[in-house]
Amino acid sequence: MGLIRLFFGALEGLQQGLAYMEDRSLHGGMIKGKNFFLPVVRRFLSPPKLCEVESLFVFLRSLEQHGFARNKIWTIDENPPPLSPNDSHAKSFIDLLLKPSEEDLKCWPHSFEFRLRVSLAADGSLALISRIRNVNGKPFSFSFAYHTYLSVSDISEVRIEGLETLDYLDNLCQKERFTEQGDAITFESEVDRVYLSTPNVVAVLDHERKRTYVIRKDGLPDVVVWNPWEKKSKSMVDFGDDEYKQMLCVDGAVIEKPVTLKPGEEWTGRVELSVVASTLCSEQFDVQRGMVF
Ligand SMILES: O=P(O)(O)OC[C@H]1O[C@H](O)[C@H](O)[C@@H](O)[C@@H]1O
Repeated sequence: MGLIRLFFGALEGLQQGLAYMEDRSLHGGMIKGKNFFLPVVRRFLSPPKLCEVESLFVFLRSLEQHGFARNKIWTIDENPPPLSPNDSHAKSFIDLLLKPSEEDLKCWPHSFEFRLRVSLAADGSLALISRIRNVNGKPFSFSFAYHTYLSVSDISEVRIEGLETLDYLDNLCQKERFTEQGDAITFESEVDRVYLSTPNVVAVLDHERKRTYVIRKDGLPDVVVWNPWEKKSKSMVDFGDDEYKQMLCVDGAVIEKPVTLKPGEEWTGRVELSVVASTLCSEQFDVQRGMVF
């Protein structure tokens, strides 16, 4: 756990107004009592409580569900490259690196470097920027998703805006393709879907708390929406029976069309999570225009 503590400890020292309150092994396939890895189930409190994020996982096809990246030990880059103009709002950041070990290469024989930059802005918004590079060797393909768990007051009071009328693959129906109706998405049973070709801004409105998560993304055309609901929650060993009521995963992802990198090429996928009062929401983003941050 030392690496993660150090990682968040560093951010905590730099970032005022945002406190990381506790480790959380609520869900996070990665924790699951095994050797941990990077991301990280964390509760972000800022008064008011912002969000609960289990970040990132990469799934590289033909491997364990959601791939191996989340189960590895990452290192901290002590001399990271500076912030780019795109990230100039960030106040503090840290870069984590994942490179394959000899053992990893036996399972997935591709030479890659994965750099995850986690940055925080003064207003508490959190950006996760992943860069995956084909260092050398043959082309390879992968799919990717951030596994962002949003803390909600009551799943029955939440709706997602920005995914209306889109096609999705339903993981509960053998990935069959359906088209979403015109209304915002609400929840009354288990949902496990991959929305395709989504806009770069999606909003999760929490009526009870009168606040909205604004998810801005780039390089991540798909969005996974997941809530296990009651029955599945009970069958998951690392998930409390009732925890489905206060969470919702809305994950920026690349799933339908995996990324292929030739030698020397690099891919970037970024997501920024921020919270605004619901009354401000419509002034903050425009789903139709699909802002890129
Ligand atoms: O328990 P995990 O391996 O973290 O996965 C939890 C869930 O993550 C995603 O959202 C998938 O779409 C689900 O099918 C999966 O059950």
